[in-house]
Amino acid sequence: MSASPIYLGVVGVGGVGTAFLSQLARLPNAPKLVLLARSSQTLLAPTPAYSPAIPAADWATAAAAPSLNKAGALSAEEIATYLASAPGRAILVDNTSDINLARQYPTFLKKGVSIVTPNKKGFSDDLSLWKDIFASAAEGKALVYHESTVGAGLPVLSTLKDLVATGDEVTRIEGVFSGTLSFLFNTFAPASGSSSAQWSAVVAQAKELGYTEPDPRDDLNGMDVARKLTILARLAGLEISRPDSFPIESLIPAELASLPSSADGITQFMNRLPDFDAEMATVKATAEKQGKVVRYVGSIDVAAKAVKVGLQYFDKDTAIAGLKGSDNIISFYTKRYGANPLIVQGAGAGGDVTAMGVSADLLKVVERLR
Ligand SMILES: NC(=O)C1=CN([C@@H]2O[C@H](COP(=O)(O)OP(=O)(O)OC[C@H]3O[C@@H](n4cnc5c(N)ncnc54)[C@H](OP(=O)(O)O)[C@@H]3O)[C@@H](O)[C@H]2O)C=CC1
Ligand SMILES: N[C@@H](CC=O)C(=O)O
Ligand code: NA
Repeated sequence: MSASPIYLGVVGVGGVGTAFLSQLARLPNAPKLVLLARSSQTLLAPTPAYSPAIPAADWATAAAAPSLNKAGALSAEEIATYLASAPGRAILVDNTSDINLARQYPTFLKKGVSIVTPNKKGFSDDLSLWKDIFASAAEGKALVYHESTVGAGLPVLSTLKDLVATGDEVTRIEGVFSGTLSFLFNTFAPASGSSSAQWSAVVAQAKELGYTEPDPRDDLNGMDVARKLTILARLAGLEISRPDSFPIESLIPAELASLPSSADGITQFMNRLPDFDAEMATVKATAEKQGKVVRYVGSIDVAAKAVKVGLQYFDKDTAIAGLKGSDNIISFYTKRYGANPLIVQGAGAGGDVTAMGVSADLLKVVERLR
Protein backbone atom coordinates (compact mmCIF):
# COMPACT_ATOMS: atom_id res chain seq x y z
CA MET A 1 0.00 0.00 0.00
CA SER A 2 1.49 3.41 -0.93
CA ALA A 3 1.73 6.08 1.78
CA SER A 4 -0.70 9.00 1.54
CA PRO A 5 0.85 12.05 -0.16
CA ILE A 6 2.17 14.92 1.92
CA TYR A 7 2.06 18.46 0.53
CA LEU A 8 4.89 20.94 0.80
CA GLY A 9 5.13 24.73 0.59
CA VAL A 10 8.58 26.36 0.41
CA VAL A 11 9.17 30.06 1.00
CA GLY A 12 12.61 31.54 0.20
CA VAL A 13 14.96 30.59 -2.62
CA GLY A 14 18.19 32.35 -1.59
CA GLY A 15 21.44 30.61 -0.62
CA VAL A 16 19.78 28.09 1.70
CA GLY A 17 16.53 27.81 -0.27
CA THR A 18 18.34 27.03 -3.53
CA ALA A 19 20.51 24.35 -1.90
CA PHE A 20 17.39 22.95 -0.21
CA LEU A 21 15.48 22.66 -3.53
CA SER A 22 18.39 20.81 -5.08
CA GLN A 23 18.44 18.35 -2.14
CA LEU A 24 14.62 18.02 -2.23
CA ALA A 25 14.75 17.02 -5.90
CA ARG A 26 16.93 14.04 -4.89
CA LEU A 27 15.05 12.90 -1.77
CA PRO A 28 13.36 9.51 -1.92
CA ASN A 29 9.62 9.74 -1.15
CA ALA A 30 9.76 13.53 -1.10
CA PRO A 31 6.52 15.37 -0.33
CA LYS A 32 4.71 17.01 -3.26
CA LEU A 33 5.94 20.58 -3.76
CA VAL A 34 2.74 22.59 -4.31
CA LEU A 35 3.78 26.13 -3.35
CA LEU A 36 7.09 27.91 -3.97
CA ALA A 37 7.54 31.58 -3.09
CA ARG A 38 10.14 34.32 -3.02
CA SER A 39 9.63 37.87 -1.83
CA SER A 40 7.38 39.06 -4.65
CA GLN A 41 6.34 35.94 -6.59
CA THR A 42 4.46 32.74 -5.75
CA LEU A 43 4.01 29.54 -7.78
CA LEU A 44 1.10 27.27 -6.88
CA ALA A 45 -0.13 23.89 -8.01
CA PRO A 46 -3.74 24.39 -9.23
CA THR A 47 -6.57 23.58 -6.82
CA PRO A 48 -8.55 21.49 -6.05
CA ALA A 49 -6.28 18.64 -7.17
CA TYR A 50 -3.00 20.31 -6.04
CA SER A 51 -1.60 18.81 -9.19
CA PRO A 52 0.64 18.91 -11.18
CA ALA A 53 3.32 19.36 -8.51
CA ILE A 54 6.08 21.94 -8.93
CA PRO A 55 9.42 20.53 -10.17
CA ALA A 56 11.81 21.07 -7.24
CA ALA A 57 15.25 21.52 -8.91
CA ASP A 58 15.50 25.34 -8.70
CA TRP A 59 13.45 28.54 -8.99
CA ALA A 60 14.02 29.01 -12.74
CA THR A 61 12.97 25.44 -13.58
CA ALA A 62 9.94 25.72 -11.33
CA ALA A 63 8.91 29.13 -12.71
CA ALA A 64 9.10 27.79 -16.30
CA ALA A 65 6.93 24.75 -15.57
CA PRO A 66 3.57 24.74 -17.41
CA SER A 67 0.15 24.48 -15.74
CA LEU A 68 1.09 26.25 -12.50
CA ASN A 69 -0.76 29.22 -11.07
CA LYS A 70 1.36 32.33 -10.59
CA ALA A 71 0.73 35.15 -8.12
CA GLY A 72 2.54 38.00 -6.40
CA ALA A 73 3.37 37.85 -2.70
CA LEU A 74 0.67 36.06 -0.70
CA SER A 75 -0.04 36.80 2.96
CA ALA A 76 0.94 34.18 5.53
CA GLU A 77 -2.77 33.58 6.18
CA GLU A 78 -3.35 32.89 2.45
CA ILE A 79 -0.38 30.48 2.31
CA ALA A 80 -1.58 28.72 5.46
CA THR A 81 -5.12 28.35 4.09
CA TYR A 82 -3.84 27.03 0.74
CA LEU A 83 -1.61 24.41 2.41
CA ALA A 84 -4.19 23.44 5.05
CA SER A 85 -6.79 22.82 2.29
CA ALA A 86 -4.56 20.29 0.48
CA PRO A 87 -5.97 16.74 0.34
CA GLY A 88 -3.43 15.45 2.92
CA ARG A 89 -1.05 16.62 5.66
CA ALA A 90 1.02 19.68 4.77
CA ILE A 91 4.39 21.16 5.71
CA LEU A 92 5.76 24.70 5.35
CA VAL A 93 9.52 25.09 4.90
CA ASP A 94 10.47 28.70 5.70
CA ASN A 95 13.86 29.49 4.16
CA THR A 96 13.60 33.24 4.77
CA SER A 97 14.83 35.33 7.69
CA ASP A 98 11.49 37.13 7.85
CA ILE A 99 10.27 37.84 11.39
CA ASN A 100 6.75 38.60 10.12
CA LEU A 101 6.38 35.17 8.54
CA ALA A 102 7.82 33.60 11.71
CA ARG A 103 5.25 35.44 13.83
CA GLN A 104 2.55 33.64 11.80
CA TYR A 105 3.82 30.10 12.57
CA PRO A 106 0.99 29.67 15.13
CA THR A 107 -1.53 30.35 12.32
CA PHE A 108 -0.02 27.51 10.24
CA LEU A 109 0.32 25.13 13.18
CA LYS A 110 -3.23 25.62 14.46
CA LYS A 111 -4.44 24.68 10.96
CA GLY A 112 -2.37 21.47 11.18
CA VAL A 113 0.47 22.62 8.88
CA SER A 114 3.87 21.54 10.25
CA ILE A 115 6.87 23.89 10.16
CA VAL A 116 10.48 23.14 9.19
CA THR A 117 12.88 26.08 9.13
CA PRO A 118 16.41 27.47 9.54
CA ASN A 119 14.86 30.90 10.37
CA LYS A 120 15.83 31.62 13.95
CA LYS A 121 13.76 34.79 14.32
CA GLY A 122 10.52 33.19 15.59
CA PHE A 123 12.19 30.94 18.15
CA SER A 124 14.30 33.74 19.59
CA ASP A 125 11.77 36.57 19.68
CA ASP A 126 9.49 37.25 22.67
CA LEU A 127 9.05 34.26 24.96
CA SER A 128 5.29 34.57 24.36
CA LEU A 129 5.82 33.68 20.66
CA TRP A 130 7.94 30.65 21.60
CA LYS A 131 5.16 29.43 23.91
CA ASP A 132 2.48 30.19 21.30
CA ILE A 133 4.38 28.21 18.62
CA PHE A 134 4.58 25.03 20.69
CA ALA A 135 1.04 25.37 22.13
CA SER A 136 -0.31 25.88 18.59
CA ALA A 137 1.59 22.81 17.36
CA ALA A 138 -0.03 20.73 20.09
CA GLU A 139 -3.46 22.19 19.27
CA GLY A 140 -3.13 21.52 15.52
CA LYS A 141 -1.34 18.16 16.00
CA ALA A 142 1.44 19.58 13.83
CA LEU A 143 5.21 19.32 14.14
CA VAL A 144 7.96 21.95 14.46
CA TYR A 145 11.60 21.20 13.55
CA HIS A 146 14.27 23.91 13.41
CA GLU A 147 17.67 22.19 13.70
CA SER A 148 19.39 24.63 11.34
CA THR A 149 18.54 27.61 13.54
CA VAL A 150 21.67 26.79 15.60
CA GLY A 151 24.94 25.49 14.11
CA ALA A 152 23.39 25.15 10.62
CA GLY A 153 23.10 21.37 9.83
CA LEU A 154 25.18 20.30 12.86
CA PRO A 155 23.18 18.13 15.30
CA VAL A 156 23.03 20.75 18.04
CA LEU A 157 19.33 21.01 18.90
CA SER A 158 18.71 17.28 18.50
CA THR A 159 21.64 16.60 20.85
CA LEU A 160 20.41 19.06 23.47
CA LYS A 161 16.83 17.75 23.23
CA ASP A 162 18.07 14.17 23.67
CA LEU A 163 20.13 15.13 26.73
CA VAL A 164 17.16 16.87 28.34
CA ALA A 165 14.57 14.22 27.34
CA THR A 166 16.64 11.41 28.85
CA GLY A 167 16.97 13.20 32.17
CA ASP A 168 20.53 14.50 32.01
CA GLU A 169 21.18 17.83 33.74
CA VAL A 170 22.73 20.38 31.39
CA THR A 171 24.84 22.76 33.46
CA ARG A 172 26.66 24.82 30.83
CA ILE A 173 26.72 25.29 27.06
CA GLU A 174 29.58 27.24 25.52
CA GLY A 175 31.46 27.75 22.27
CA VAL A 176 31.55 29.45 18.90
CA PHE A 177 28.04 29.78 17.48
CA SER A 178 28.53 31.94 14.39
CA GLY A 179 29.89 30.57 11.13
CA THR A 180 30.49 34.12 9.91
CA LEU A 181 32.34 35.32 13.03
CA SER A 182 34.31 32.06 13.15
CA PHE A 183 35.40 32.55 9.52
CA LEU A 184 36.20 36.24 10.14
CA PHE A 185 38.46 35.65 13.14
CA ASN A 186 40.02 32.39 11.83
CA THR A 187 40.97 34.26 8.64
CA PHE A 188 41.81 37.69 10.11
CA ALA A 189 43.68 36.43 13.20
CA PRO A 190 44.72 32.78 12.63
CA ALA A 191 46.24 30.82 15.54
CA SER A 192 49.02 29.48 13.30
CA GLY A 193 50.81 31.52 10.64
CA SER A 194 49.87 35.13 10.03
CA SER A 195 47.38 37.10 7.99
CA SER A 196 47.57 40.56 6.43
CA ALA A 197 43.87 40.54 5.50
CA GLN A 198 41.86 43.65 6.35
CA TRP A 199 38.75 43.11 8.50
CA SER A 200 36.36 44.68 5.96
CA ALA A 201 37.72 42.52 3.11
CA VAL A 202 37.11 39.35 5.14
CA VAL A 203 33.57 40.54 5.97
CA ALA A 204 32.92 41.00 2.22
CA GLN A 205 34.31 37.48 1.60
CA ALA A 206 32.02 35.94 4.27
CA LYS A 207 29.03 37.64 2.63
CA GLU A 208 30.12 36.39 -0.79
CA LEU A 209 30.45 32.82 0.55
CA GLY A 210 26.83 32.93 1.82
CA TYR A 211 27.83 32.66 5.51
CA THR A 212 26.30 35.93 6.66
CA GLU A 213 22.70 36.73 7.41
CA PRO A 214 20.88 38.49 4.56
CA ASP A 215 21.96 41.66 6.45
CA PRO A 216 25.58 41.00 7.63
CA ARG A 217 25.11 43.56 10.42
CA ASP A 218 22.92 40.93 12.14
CA ASP A 219 26.11 38.82 12.47
CA LEU A 220 28.47 41.66 13.37
CA ASN A 221 26.20 43.17 16.04
CA GLY A 222 26.12 39.85 17.93
CA MET A 223 22.34 39.42 17.54
CA ASP A 224 22.67 36.23 15.47
CA VAL A 225 24.68 34.60 18.27
CA ALA A 226 22.35 36.04 20.91
CA ARG A 227 19.37 34.54 19.08
CA LYS A 228 21.05 31.11 18.93
CA LEU A 229 21.87 31.22 22.64
CA THR A 230 18.28 32.25 23.40
CA ILE A 231 17.04 29.15 21.56
CA LEU A 232 19.52 26.85 23.33
CA ALA A 233 18.81 28.38 26.74
CA ARG A 234 15.06 27.94 26.25
CA LEU A 235 15.53 24.29 25.25
CA ALA A 236 17.69 23.84 28.37
CA GLY A 237 14.76 25.14 30.44
CA LEU A 238 15.55 28.85 30.95
CA GLU A 239 12.75 31.33 30.32
CA ILE A 240 14.75 33.94 28.37
CA SER A 241 12.32 36.80 27.73
CA ARG A 242 14.07 38.21 24.63
CA PRO A 243 17.37 37.80 22.74
CA ASP A 244 18.46 41.26 23.89
CA SER A 245 17.70 40.62 27.56
CA PHE A 246 21.42 39.99 28.27
CA PRO A 247 24.58 41.96 27.34
CA ILE A 248 25.73 41.53 23.71
CA GLU A 249 29.04 42.87 22.40
CA SER A 250 28.63 44.51 18.98
CA LEU A 251 31.41 44.74 16.37
CA ILE A 252 29.59 47.48 14.42
CA PRO A 253 31.56 50.76 14.45
CA ALA A 254 29.55 53.37 16.42
CA GLU A 255 29.58 55.73 13.41
CA LEU A 256 27.76 53.09 11.26
CA ALA A 257 25.24 51.99 13.88
CA SER A 258 22.41 54.22 12.67
CA LEU A 259 22.44 53.36 8.95
CA PRO A 260 19.00 52.24 7.72
CA SER A 261 18.11 48.53 7.76
CA SER A 262 17.20 48.66 4.03
CA ALA A 263 19.14 47.13 1.11
CA ASP A 264 20.66 50.59 0.58
CA GLY A 265 21.72 50.61 4.25
CA ILE A 266 23.55 47.30 3.73
CA THR A 267 25.38 48.72 0.70
CA GLN A 268 26.35 51.89 2.57
CA PHE A 269 27.58 49.80 5.50
CA MET A 270 29.75 47.55 3.32
CA ASN A 271 31.16 50.57 1.44
CA ARG A 272 32.08 52.46 4.62
CA LEU A 273 33.37 49.52 6.70
CA PRO A 274 36.97 49.79 5.32
CA ASP A 275 37.24 53.23 7.03
CA PHE A 276 37.12 51.42 10.38
CA ASP A 277 39.59 48.57 9.74
CA ALA A 278 42.00 50.09 12.29
CA GLU A 279 39.52 49.35 15.13
CA MET A 280 39.60 45.56 14.62
CA ALA A 281 43.35 45.68 13.87
CA THR A 282 43.82 47.14 17.38
CA VAL A 283 41.75 44.35 18.95
CA LYS A 284 43.86 41.76 17.09
CA ALA A 285 47.14 43.42 18.12
CA THR A 286 46.09 43.62 21.79
CA ALA A 287 45.48 39.85 21.85
CA GLU A 288 48.76 39.19 20.01
CA LYS A 289 50.75 41.16 22.61
CA GLN A 290 49.51 38.61 25.18
CA GLY A 291 50.44 35.69 22.87
CA LYS A 292 46.73 35.02 22.27
CA VAL A 293 44.06 35.31 19.58
CA VAL A 294 40.65 36.95 19.78
CA ARG A 295 37.45 34.98 19.12
CA TYR A 296 33.70 35.71 19.39
CA VAL A 297 32.09 33.25 21.81
CA GLY A 298 28.95 32.64 23.82
CA SER A 299 28.01 30.76 26.95
CA ILE A 300 24.99 29.76 29.00
CA ASP A 301 25.39 29.03 32.70
CA VAL A 302 22.15 27.20 33.39
CA ALA A 303 22.22 27.33 37.22
CA ALA A 304 23.14 31.02 37.29
CA LYS A 305 20.64 31.71 34.45
CA ALA A 306 23.41 33.79 32.85
CA VAL A 307 23.97 34.20 29.10
CA LYS A 308 27.12 35.93 27.75
CA VAL A 309 27.98 36.91 24.18
CA GLY A 310 31.16 38.67 23.10
CA LEU A 311 34.90 38.75 22.39
CA GLN A 312 37.43 36.77 24.43
CA TYR A 313 41.14 36.12 24.14
CA PHE A 314 42.28 32.48 23.84
CA ASP A 315 45.67 30.73 24.06
CA LYS A 316 46.72 29.64 20.59
CA ASP A 317 46.73 25.92 21.45
CA THR A 318 43.06 25.80 22.50
CA ALA A 319 40.35 24.16 20.39
CA ILE A 320 38.48 27.45 19.93
CA ALA A 321 41.62 29.28 18.73
CA GLY A 322 42.40 26.48 16.25
CA LEU A 323 39.01 26.35 14.50
CA LYS A 324 39.13 26.51 10.69
CA GLY A 325 36.84 28.07 8.08
CA SER A 326 33.27 28.65 9.25
CA ASP A 327 33.46 25.96 11.95
CA ASN A 328 31.31 26.13 15.06
CA ILE A 329 32.23 24.30 18.23
CA ILE A 330 29.60 23.72 20.88
CA SER A 331 30.40 22.08 24.22
CA PHE A 332 27.62 20.66 26.40
CA TYR A 333 28.60 20.25 30.06
CA THR A 334 26.18 17.92 31.82
CA LYS A 335 25.94 15.86 34.99
CA ARG A 336 26.40 12.58 33.06
CA TYR A 337 29.31 13.77 30.92
CA GLY A 338 31.09 15.27 33.94
CA ALA A 339 34.27 17.27 33.35
CA ASN A 340 34.63 16.18 29.68
CA PRO A 341 31.87 17.86 27.69
CA LEU A 342 29.95 16.41 24.78
CA ILE A 343 31.30 18.42 21.83
CA VAL A 344 29.72 19.10 18.41
CA GLN A 345 32.02 20.69 15.80
CA GLY A 346 31.93 21.45 12.07
CA ALA A 347 30.82 23.98 9.47
CA GLY A 348 28.28 26.34 11.02
CA ALA A 349 27.25 28.29 7.90
CA GLY A 350 26.83 27.88 4.16
CA GLY A 351 23.94 26.96 1.87
CA ASP A 352 24.57 23.23 1.48
CA VAL A 353 25.24 22.39 5.14
CA THR A 354 22.31 24.51 6.33
CA ALA A 355 19.98 22.96 3.76
CA MET A 356 21.11 19.52 4.94
CA GLY A 357 19.68 20.30 8.39
CA VAL A 358 16.45 21.50 6.79
CA SER A 359 16.16 18.43 4.53
CA ALA A 360 16.91 16.05 7.41
CA ASP A 361 14.23 17.77 9.52
CA LEU A 362 11.80 17.46 6.60
CA LEU A 363 12.47 13.72 6.41
CA LYS A 364 11.78 13.39 10.15
CA VAL A 365 8.49 15.27 9.84
CA VAL A 366 7.40 13.25 6.80
CA GLU A 367 8.20 10.02 8.64
CA ARG A 368 6.18 11.13 11.67
CA LEU A 369 3.20 12.36 9.63
CA ARG A 370 2.91 9.21 7.52
N1 LIG B 1 23.30 31.16 5.13
C1 LIG B 1 23.61 30.36 6.14
O1 LIG B 1 24.72 29.87 6.27
C2 LIG B 1 22.59 30.04 7.17
C3 LIG B 1 21.33 30.61 7.11
N2 LIG B 1 20.39 30.31 8.05
C4 LIG B 1 19.09 30.93 7.94
O2 LIG B 1 18.50 30.54 6.69
C5 LIG B 1 17.60 31.55 6.26
C6 LIG B 1 17.89 31.90 4.81
O3 LIG B 1 19.19 32.40 4.70
P1 LIG B 1 19.84 32.68 3.25
O4 LIG B 1 19.37 31.67 2.29
O5 LIG B 1 21.28 32.85 3.48
O6 LIG B 1 19.17 34.12 2.91
P2 LIG B 1 19.03 34.80 1.45
O7 LIG B 1 18.99 36.27 1.70
O8 LIG B 1 20.04 34.24 0.52
O9 LIG B 1 17.58 34.32 0.93
C7 LIG B 1 16.40 34.74 1.51
C8 LIG B 1 15.25 34.29 0.62
O10 LIG B 1 14.04 34.59 1.31
C9 LIG B 1 13.16 35.28 0.41
N3 LIG B 1 12.28 36.12 1.22
C10 LIG B 1 12.61 37.03 2.15
N4 LIG B 1 11.50 37.51 2.72
C11 LIG B 1 10.45 36.88 2.15
C12 LIG B 1 9.05 36.92 2.32
N5 LIG B 1 8.47 37.73 3.20
N6 LIG B 1 8.26 36.10 1.57
C13 LIG B 1 8.82 35.30 0.66
N7 LIG B 1 10.15 35.19 0.46
C14 LIG B 1 10.96 35.98 1.19
C15 LIG B 1 14.07 36.06 -0.52
O11 LIG B 1 13.34 36.38 -1.70
P3 LIG B 1 14.02 37.00 -3.03
O12 LIG B 1 14.71 35.83 -3.70
O13 LIG B 1 12.86 37.49 -3.82
O14 LIG B 1 14.95 38.07 -2.55
C16 LIG B 1 15.17 35.01 -0.73
O15 LIG B 1 14.77 34.10 -1.72
C17 LIG B 1 17.77 32.74 7.24
O16 LIG B 1 16.78 32.68 8.22
C18 LIG B 1 19.13 32.45 7.88
O17 LIG B 1 19.26 32.96 9.18
C19 LIG B 1 20.63 29.45 9.09
C20 LIG B 1 21.85 28.84 9.20
C21 LIG B 1 22.93 29.13 8.29
N1 LIG C 1 24.88 34.00 9.63
C1 LIG C 1 24.85 32.81 10.40
C2 LIG C 1 24.30 31.71 9.57
C3 LIG C 1 23.90 30.55 10.39
O1 LIG C 1 23.09 30.65 11.30
C4 LIG C 1 26.26 32.42 10.83
O2 LIG C 1 27.18 32.98 10.27
O3 LIG C 1 26.40 31.58 11.74
NA1 NA D 1 21.94 22.61 13.89
